[in-house]
Amino acid sequence: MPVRVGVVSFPGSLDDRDAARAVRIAGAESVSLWHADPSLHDVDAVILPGGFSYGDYLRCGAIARFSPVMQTVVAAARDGLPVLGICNGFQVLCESHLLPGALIRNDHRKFVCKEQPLRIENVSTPWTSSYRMRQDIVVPLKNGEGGYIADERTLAELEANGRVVARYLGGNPNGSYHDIAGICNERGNVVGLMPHPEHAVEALTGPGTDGLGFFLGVAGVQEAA
Ligand SMILES: NC(=O)CC[C@H](N)C(=O)O
Repeated sequence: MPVRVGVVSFPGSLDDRDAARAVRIAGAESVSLWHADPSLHDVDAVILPGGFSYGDYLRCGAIARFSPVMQTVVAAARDGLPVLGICNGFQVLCESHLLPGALIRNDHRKFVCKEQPLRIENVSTPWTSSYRMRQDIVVPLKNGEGGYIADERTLAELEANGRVVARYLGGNPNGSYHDIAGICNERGNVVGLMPHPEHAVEALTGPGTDGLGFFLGVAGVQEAA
């Protein structure tokens, strides 16, 4: 039986279909979850995709946090369900307090869209287990509010406990503290990532297939392509 990975669609989600496709390419089954339906339909893991949930009014992710599906996702994540928030999904996870800190406007105040080198620094989460420690990958980055901030104590705790999952390489694209591109919760089951691995899973469209590892990891496949 393939692993069942739920992909949530909020009004304004943009990358839910690409996330579902990446799940299928990795050999898992994708299950569509709807923001207004609190049921997770017995999935084994959940992805909160990129986009502009509820138009990203107020702050990115601030309204999505109160959606019916998020009430269940928060409870399940606290019980250990693997959850990956990509870009807007990362913003939703911070707003939901499943992850510490916040994402604010890029320091240069422009939307950024580029191929971004990253270093994977934690391979013990369900989402990163198919990567090698300190593996360098390239995946797209595209957002307006990608600056990761947190207080000094939180940053020290993230660093001391290996909770920085991915770090920007080759220059900081948005002013994120400590060049942080992704973090996980204490238990490691909840991962937030600002760049988009789901857009780098097929050689035909590229850029490369470095992003596939996030989906192979949760699908239970050990070796990244
Ligand atoms: N690609 C995205 O998910 C964008 C997230 C968010 N709307 C931002 O611009 O920061």
